[in-house]
Amino acid sequence: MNAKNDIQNLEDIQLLVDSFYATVRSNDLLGPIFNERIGDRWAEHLQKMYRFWQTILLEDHTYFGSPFPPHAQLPVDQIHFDTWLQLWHGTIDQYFQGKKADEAKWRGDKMAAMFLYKITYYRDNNATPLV
Ligand code: HEM
Repeated sequence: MNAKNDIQNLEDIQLLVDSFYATVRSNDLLGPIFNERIGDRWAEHLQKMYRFWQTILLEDHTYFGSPFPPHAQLPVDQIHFDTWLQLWHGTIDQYFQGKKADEAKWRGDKMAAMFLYKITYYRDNNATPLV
């Protein structure tokens, strides 16, 4: 089999994001959590996630949101983030290899750890995040 290419442009980001969320939606643990919140707004969510990863990986600043707040109250734990990361790494490895592919995995790891830390902190302290 030929060597895979790195993530290079918006089309690559779209392929990655579409494939990842298709897997997420059919995952027994994560699917229901996403589907319940996103409902019929999947097209909008995917567009937002293209912009998020485009901003991080291609340095094309199209995402202006705050990533954490929608996660603050989710019923999730270590096992959910482990599963999220397993699917994220798996999808990246399926299509790409290279510096950007490695960075996508690294960023995912860091964001997942940060989200889990904040979610657990707010839950344990019975507090609500301000931002
Ligand atoms: C257990 C893991 C995760 C779950 C269940 C989860 C779930 C969700 C849900 C339900 C939304 C809100 C969609 C909406 O109502 O519009 C969302 C948004 C988002 N998620 Fe996650 N997520 C997870 C992990 C992550 C990770 C690790 C990242 C970053 C690498 C991430 C990045 C984002 C971003 C950027 C948004 C859009 C925020 C905005 O509205 O601007 N998520 N996620």
